Amino acid sequence: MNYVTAQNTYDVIVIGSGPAGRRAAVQSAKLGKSVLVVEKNRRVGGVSLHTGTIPSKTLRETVLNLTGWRERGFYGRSYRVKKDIRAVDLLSRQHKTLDHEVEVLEHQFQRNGVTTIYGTARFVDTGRVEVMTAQGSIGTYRAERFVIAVGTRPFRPDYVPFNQVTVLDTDDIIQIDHIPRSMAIIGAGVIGVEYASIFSALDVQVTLIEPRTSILDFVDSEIIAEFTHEMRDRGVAMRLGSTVEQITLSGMRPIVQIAGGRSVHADMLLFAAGRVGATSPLNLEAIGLAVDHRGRVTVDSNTFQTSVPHIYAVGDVIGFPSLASTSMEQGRIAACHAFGVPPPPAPEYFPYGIYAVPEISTVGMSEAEVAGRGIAYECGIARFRETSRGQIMGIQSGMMKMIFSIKTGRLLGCHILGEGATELIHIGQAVMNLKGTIDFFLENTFNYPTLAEAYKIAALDAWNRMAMTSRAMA
Ligand SMILES: Cc1cc2nc3c(=O)[nH]c(=O)nc-3n(C[C@H](O)[C@H](O)[C@H](O)COP(=O)(O)OP(=O)(O)OC[C@H]3O[C@@H](n4cnc5c(N)ncnc54)[C@H](O)[C@@H]3O)c2cc1C
Ligand SMILES: NC(=O)c1ccc[n+]([C@@H]2O[C@H](COP(=O)([O-])OP(=O)(O)OC[C@H]3O[C@@H](n4cnc5c(N)ncnc54)[C@H](O)[C@@H]3O)[C@@H](O)[C@H]2O)c1
Repeated sequence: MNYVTAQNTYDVIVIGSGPAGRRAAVQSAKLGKSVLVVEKNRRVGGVSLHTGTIPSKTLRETVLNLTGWRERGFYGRSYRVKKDIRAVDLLSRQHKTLDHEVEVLEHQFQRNGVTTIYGTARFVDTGRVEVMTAQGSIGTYRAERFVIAVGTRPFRPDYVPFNQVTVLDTDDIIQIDHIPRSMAIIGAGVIGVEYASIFSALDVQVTLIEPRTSILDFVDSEIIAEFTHEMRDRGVAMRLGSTVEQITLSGMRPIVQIAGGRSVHADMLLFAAGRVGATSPLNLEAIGLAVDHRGRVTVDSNTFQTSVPHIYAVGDVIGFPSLASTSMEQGRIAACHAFGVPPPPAPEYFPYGIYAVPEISTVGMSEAEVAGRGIAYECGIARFRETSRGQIMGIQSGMMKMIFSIKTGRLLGCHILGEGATELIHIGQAVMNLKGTIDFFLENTFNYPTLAEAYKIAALDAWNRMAMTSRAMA
């Protein structure tokens, strides 16, 4: 066995180079600290870059472009840019995007003097980690502080006959070598819903199977009702309240047996029932840290310290919200705290973007939450087809819903379904975090023609209703 003989003492060791580890490392380096990043994969970037966020969003964009999805409002449902779309067409854009992103990240580490080693880290004690490379060499590294940013891996229970060809987990799916004619997806969380809608846009016959009777419960139910309607309208079979009893293979074809007697036969099965913290190789027992049933670590939600104060944990390994965006912020906050620099307080509301087809994005409270808190409120709705930009783009669906406090006029929640939702949401987010009111939307002039005009339309709708309410109460 070879032993690595490079510098072995650092101010901080960051385990994992996904969004959380990357930000923790760069922030520490900006504070003048010596930083070692340990990465188990061959390349830096994490799940976000290699199997999660970026590949799935690149796939989505490629599908929308090649299918001509965005133009179908004008040219009809049968319109296609490329008639015969193959897996290779989907993958070529992925490789280019990923290579570019890895290069940017490597350069960022280099510029900031962050050292990277490739290997799997495990704690020896609260001051040392041992790193084993793919070739089997082992090195021991010391630091005053550690940041655990190891992320997650797909949940792969024993009863699923994964074979990486017709039965896949959510890391395998971005490597498919053919596009199936039919696909069963188990789990209607964010990943399941995104892939269901993306493959359905490719004309794959999709069946989405979910044990709960509703989906994406953290999003306003009116938006989800509209989204579900659109999915069903274009032929996605949504089997909600369906518990999977057994998964078998007939040759290579998966068969999903659902409790109650129904079964789903498909060319391909995607198992998307959540993810588990990648903590098992870390030997956390050696430092006295426990994990929950899904391998996640508990932290102080303000500082991201674990129960061992100089060891932090950030990103997906600590659980909700498990977003690349929030993971980056957590990494930065942890690094600042570790080196005594007070980070600005995290904003009250962060947006959630679901890159389904169509997109969903949400910030702040849902109508059910507002009602549950007993706040007097009014909603305003705008349909994208009411905007001139929507007409120009041939958009037939898409909506925005804003919720305002009647007493203060404050924007409490903003929920968008449709083209550009994940970009548009930031206007609502800014107003909300700056404690803005309905007046902002009523008084300001928006570019025309834009989809952002929907903000004006929705605010006017809410204002009209508020006026009616106050007249009724007078
Ligand atoms: C299909 C999919 C789509 C997604 N889409 C979005 C999206 O659109 N928007 C969004 O905000 N979020 C999205 N996410 C979530 C996002 O990818 C995660 O929130 C983000 O990657 C978490 O970052 P992280 O740094 O915590 O962990 P990761 O990105 O998982 O990185 C962890 C890194 O640690 C390394 N590692 C693990 N164990 C060790 C060890 N023992 N030693 C050394 N290295 C180790 C891993 O190899 C990995 O590189 C998506 C996730 C998936 C799966
Ligand atoms: N656009 C985005 O921001 C984005 C996109 C994808 C993923 N992510 C993140 O990645 C994380 C993982 O996403 P996910 O969709 O895999 O997980 P999830 O936990 O959100 O959803 C898993 C779904 O599978 C169902 N399920 C659980 N166990 C099951 C079982 N045994 N059989 C059948 N169904 C079962 C659950 O009811 C749930 O609906 C999420 O926390 C999410 O935040 C974010």
